[in-house]
Amino acid sequence: MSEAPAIKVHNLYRYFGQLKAVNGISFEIPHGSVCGFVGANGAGKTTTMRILASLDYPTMGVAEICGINVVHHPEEVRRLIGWMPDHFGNYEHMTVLEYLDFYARAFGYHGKERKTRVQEVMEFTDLIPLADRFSNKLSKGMTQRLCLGRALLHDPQVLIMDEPAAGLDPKARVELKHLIRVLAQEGKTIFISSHILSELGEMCDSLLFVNGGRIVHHGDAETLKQGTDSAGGMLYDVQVLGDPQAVADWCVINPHVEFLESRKAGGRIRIETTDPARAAEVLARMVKDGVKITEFHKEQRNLEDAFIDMLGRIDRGEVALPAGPKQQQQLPAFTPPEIPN
Ligand SMILES: Nc1ncnc2c1ncn2[C@@H]1O[C@H](COP(=O)(O)OP(=O)(O)OP(=O)(O)O)[C@@H](O)[C@H]1O
Repeated sequence: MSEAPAIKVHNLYRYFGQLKAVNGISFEIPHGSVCGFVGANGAGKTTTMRILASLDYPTMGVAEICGINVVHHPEEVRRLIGWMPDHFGNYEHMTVLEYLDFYARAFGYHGKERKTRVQEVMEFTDLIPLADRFSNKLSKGMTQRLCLGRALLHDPQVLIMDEPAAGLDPKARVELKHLIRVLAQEGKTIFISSHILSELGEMCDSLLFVNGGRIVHHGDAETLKQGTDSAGGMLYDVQVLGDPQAVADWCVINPHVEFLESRKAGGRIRIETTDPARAAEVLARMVKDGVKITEFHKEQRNLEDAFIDMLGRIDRGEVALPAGPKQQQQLPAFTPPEIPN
């Protein structure tokens, strides 16, 4: 396995005229990890993914798959990646089996090996019962499984999936999530965009938030879900035996702890730190001072709230983003790819 990360993007820009679809993003995704790509409509996800899939050229910057530059060596990159676009066309009057067989030929498989490969992919994506169905007459969930099957035919190391769960019903989403988990367990690197943040949180090792063509956060879902507020404090729910007012009274005389609101059997407090050791100290002090605590737990936010909170912090200038370009970059001369004879 190569030393280079599975995916590396460095100072990547893609302008469409005046529109800065991708505006200087950098990130790395290690081998064997699942990374969720999150952002509002028009944030630049598809554009970034298309560049990584060697289907578009960056205005400036570097994009690499396993250390191979996508602009300079698109053919090599295509051997390494499986690409699942957000919309994909299939052919009329072609069955599922014919469709996969056609692509297996295109990937250079012959004879018995081709048959075996198509069979393996159909088994994995549960398409065997649909082998003789016309590929343009499938449900959305079946179509996505076919698209995934096509992307897996050449056993790629890296999978780039643009909104694979869009439009799927809950059952089809669960099935897709299961397939993604199995692929991740096999050691594939998966870069997946979605608007369904809660689902991404469950299956991704890291989440990459993009907004207005810029990366605004790259970290694990658990950290984001921890109840850390925008000013860097932690929120706790404290429940007590006896008079719930005891929590509020205790906070008044203790610095760095703020009482936020009463709850049925206690209250919600804010501790002015993100260090869990300080929370343990607060708990110990409360117990020592005779507050009869029955529950003391950190609030978890859902990922949607975390994302909205992040955008708010950016608007308020509380999060430092990497400096953008001083002036609009000029598009370099467009070099069309070579078409083999
Ligand atoms: N070929 C193009 N020509 C002009 N503008 C484009 C082109 N492709 C994308 N854009 C614009 O670039 C911006 C980023 O688009 P992109 O599709 O990358 O966003 P996205 O994050 O994938 O959005 P969505 O979640 O809606 O799919 C949008 O404003 C879009 O209109």
